Amino acid sequence: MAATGVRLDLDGRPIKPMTICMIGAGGFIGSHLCEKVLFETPHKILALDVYNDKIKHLLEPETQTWADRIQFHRINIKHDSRLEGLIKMADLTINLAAICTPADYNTRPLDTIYSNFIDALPVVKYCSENNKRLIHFSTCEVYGKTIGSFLPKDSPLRQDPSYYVLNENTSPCIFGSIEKQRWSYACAKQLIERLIYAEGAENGLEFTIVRPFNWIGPRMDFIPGIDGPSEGVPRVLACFSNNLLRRQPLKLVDGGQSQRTFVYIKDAIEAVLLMIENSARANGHIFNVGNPHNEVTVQQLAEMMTEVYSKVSGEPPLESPTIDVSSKEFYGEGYDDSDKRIPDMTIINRQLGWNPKTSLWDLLESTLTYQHRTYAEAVKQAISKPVAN
Ligand SMILES: NC(=O)c1ccc[n+]([C@@H]2O[C@H](COP(=O)([O-])OP(=O)(O)OC[C@H]3O[C@@H](n4cnc5c(N)ncnc54)[C@H](O)[C@@H]3O)[C@@H](O)[C@H]2O)c1
Ligand SMILES: O=c1ccn([C@@H]2O[C@H](COP(=O)(O)OP(=O)(O)O[C@H]3OC[C@](O)(CO)[C@H]3O)[C@@H](O)[C@H]2O)c(=O)[nH]1
Repeated sequence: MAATGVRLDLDGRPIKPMTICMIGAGGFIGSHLCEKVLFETPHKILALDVYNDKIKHLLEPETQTWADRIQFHRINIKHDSRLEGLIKMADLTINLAAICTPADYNTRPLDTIYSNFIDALPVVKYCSENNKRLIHFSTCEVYGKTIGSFLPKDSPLRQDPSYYVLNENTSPCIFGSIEKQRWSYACAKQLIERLIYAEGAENGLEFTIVRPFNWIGPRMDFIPGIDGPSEGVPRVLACFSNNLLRRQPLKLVDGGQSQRTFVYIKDAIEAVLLMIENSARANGHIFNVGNPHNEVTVQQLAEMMTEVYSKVSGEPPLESPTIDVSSKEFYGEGYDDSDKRIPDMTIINRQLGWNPKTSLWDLLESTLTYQHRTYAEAVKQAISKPVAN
């Protein structure tokens, strides 16, 4: 399945096969990126992570044609002396490793800051010192809240895109107060972005920073009590999938009025591959990667997921499919939220010609089909087990 023949970049130049050191390769995005690289390119992957469950299918069948192009290294980058050697062996490092579930930001702020800033420091340093290219995964959360959210509710300026569309070069980063520990993640991500940018400016580090806007799809996070802790709180796609699988109402935090734009993981991975293979166009840039056309409130997302799940599972929706819950009850003290996230696509369009393709309905249909096939039976069994008293 690996690509044969000469692959050309966007400027018509042949793409040389490369070795990629992918840190966090065993996660949601990493697993899709590994598949893309192995199935469609001749590149090699040094896959680093503490877990490999989501890429087992790529590691186990040693007879597969790609088997000699992926090597898994079980490494915690917090403390492992092999890290520099692996970065040196590669042409490009992609750093995906992070704590990136909002339920952790206010309840485990130290782990969140260490993971997103301190632990990423050696990666940046080794890339810079060894003249290796770095693609670093940041987040759309660095924008925080929109300027428009501070206007009076009835202000006509709220309809003006310049008050809410998020642009890499012109939008400010607006976080809440320090006691709102939700922002520990965004702030750590912002500081590592600034450090990478400074390494580029002062020491010539070749870098690209990716700001994902709610990428969703199969293998995202976990279903509590099935392949993750019963009390764990994953991101919204997995929370709502869990509720649907268990036939429980979907919980709308503070009424579910926050807005998000969701992009299908497979569309977003196309953008990352363009960055990997077009270094001259991607180096020195920060890219928003999202789908501005897939905007919904969280309440609308819940309604759409309920309808799609009913279609793919054949089960009728609940009579009351959603329930309101306060953010304090759901996430605890110190939670806060981004009000609205629409990515400006000008820069990624100009540099890489990338556009997302998949509608929200279509991406939910394929994702919920996957969730149903993967989890419905296990959930049924878990529910039917007698509870020990
Ligand atoms: N999915 C999204 O929509 C989204 C949005 C914004 C930002 N991001 C960023 O993209 C990156 C990947 O996100 P994801 O959704 O795939 O998350 P994920 O949690 O599925 O993947 C992260 C991976 O990093 C690994 N990891 C964490 N700490 C590590 C360490 N110390 N050593 C080795 N491995 C470690 C984890 O085991 C996990 O497999 C993160 O940096 C995240 O902040 C993702
Ligand atoms: O059961 C639930 C779970 C969540 N919500 C609300 O949904 C909104 C989105 O939540 P989520 O996808 O968990 O996370 P965020 O979009 O807020 O943050 C992520 O964005 C990118 C990333 O950096 C990495 O993925 C991460 O920080 C939110 O408003 C929740 O309150 C709900 O109503 N019910």
